[in-house]
Amino acid sequence: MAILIKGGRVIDPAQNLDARHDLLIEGNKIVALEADITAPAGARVIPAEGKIVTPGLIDMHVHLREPGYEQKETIATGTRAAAAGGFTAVACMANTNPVADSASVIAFIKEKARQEGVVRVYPVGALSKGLEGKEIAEIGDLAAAGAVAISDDGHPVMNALVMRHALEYAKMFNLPVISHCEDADLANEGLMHEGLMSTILGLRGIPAAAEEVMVARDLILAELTGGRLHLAHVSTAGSVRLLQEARARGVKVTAEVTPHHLCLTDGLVQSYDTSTKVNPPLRPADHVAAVVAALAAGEIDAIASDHAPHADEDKDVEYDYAPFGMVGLETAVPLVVTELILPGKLSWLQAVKAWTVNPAWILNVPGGSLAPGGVADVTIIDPELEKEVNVNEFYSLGHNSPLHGRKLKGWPVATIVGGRIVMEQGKVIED
Ligand SMILES: NC(=O)N[C@@H](CC(=O)O)C(=O)O
Ligand SMILES: [Zn+2]
Ligand SMILES: [Zn+2]
Repeated sequence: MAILIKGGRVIDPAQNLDARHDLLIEGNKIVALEADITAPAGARVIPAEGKIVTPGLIDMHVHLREPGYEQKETIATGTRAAAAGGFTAVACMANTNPVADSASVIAFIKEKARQEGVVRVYPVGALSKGLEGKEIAEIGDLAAAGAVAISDDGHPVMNALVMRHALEYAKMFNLPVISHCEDADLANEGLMHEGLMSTILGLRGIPAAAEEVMVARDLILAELTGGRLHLAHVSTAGSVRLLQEARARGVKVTAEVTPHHLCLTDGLVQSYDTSTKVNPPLRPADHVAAVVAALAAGEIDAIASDHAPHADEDKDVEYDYAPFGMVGLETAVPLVVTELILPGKLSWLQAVKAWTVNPAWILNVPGGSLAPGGVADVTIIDPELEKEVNVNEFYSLGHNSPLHGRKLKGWPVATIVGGRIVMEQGKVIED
C-alpha cells in the first residue's frame, strides 16, 4: 500500500533539507519527496501539518538482553520499545548470555529479530572472547555473520594491547570499535560521579578521570592503528576536549552521547532512586553543558540511548547493590526535545542528524535519509504533544527510568519501518 505523509515539516540533514514537504512511500521504498504530491488512488494519507517528519531514527546503542537475560528485556519487547520511541533501527550490544562473541549468537539475534522484532536490529559483536578483555574475538567471523561493529560495552578493555589488536583487525573489515571508556581501577567500585554531590551524599565517587584516561588511551591507539574508534556514552568535559584535539589532528574517531548525559545531572542521585545509577554516572552541570555544546557543534556525532533495562527486582535494592543502567528508548526523543530543542540549546537539524545520517554512516547501514530510492523508514514527531512519563506504560520490560512522572513535550506519533507502520499515536501496531 502507498502511504502519503502530507504537509509535515520535513527535516532531512542528509539533504540539508528543512521545509514543508509531502513524502510518498510505495512498498518498502521512498518514491517522492516534493512540496506538493497528489495522493495516488488507494493511498493511505497521513496528515502531518504541525508535525516533524524525519528519516527513521537510529539508536546505535541499546541493550536488548536476549539471549540470556529475558527477564530484563527481549528482542520482542525491546524492539517494541524502540518503535514506541520513534526508532526504526537499533544496534544491540554484545553483553548477553551467551556473549555475542561468535557467528552463531549473531545469527540467533538476527533470526529472532526477523521473527519477533518490529524494527531493524543490528547486532554488535563482542570485541573479546567472553567480554573478558583478554583475547580478541573472531572479528572476521562476526563481520561475516552481520555484526555492524565490535564492542565489549559494559566492560572496559583494560589491556591496551588487546585494544590495539581489536582496532587493527576491525579495520580489515571496516568495522568501528565501540569503546566503553572506563578505567576500572580509577572507577574503584564507585557508585556515582565523584564531586560535591557524592561528598554530600556520602556515596563512593567515580572521577571524571576514570573515563578520560581511557578516552585518551583509545585516541592514541586509534592514531597508531588507523582503526575506526567510536566512543560510547561520552559524558565529561575532558573527554570532549580530548576528542576535539584528536579530531584536529585527523584521528579517525566518532562519538555518541546519551539523552541522560545531555539532560540530567548528578543532583538526581539525592533521591537514592536506583534508576539514577548508570555508567558512566550522571555528571554535574558543567560537564552536561560541555557535552551539549559538543553535540550542537557537531563534534559529538550521534545521540544514542544506551537503553539498559533491568528487572524491577534487580533495581529494588540498596543503591550499593543495584546494577548500573537506565532505560531510554521510550523517553529519548521527548527528553531531548523538551530539555534541548525547545529551549534553543540544540537545533532540530543537529538533533536529527545525530539520530539519522550520522549513525547510519558510522554503522554503514541503510536509511538515515528521506531521499527517493531509499528505504521507507520514517519517524513523525509531534513537537506540541505533552505527556507525563509513566514507566508502567512502557513496552520495555525495564521500568528503571528516573523520568517517571515527568511531563515531557515532543513525542513521536508514528514510526514507519520499510513502508510498514509499526507505531501510531504511541501504540505499537501488531500485524
Ligand atoms: N550503561 C549502563 O549503566 N549499563 C549497561 C552497560 C554499559 O552501557 O556500559 C548495561 O548493560 O546495563
Ligand atoms: Zn558502556
Ligand atoms: Zn551500553
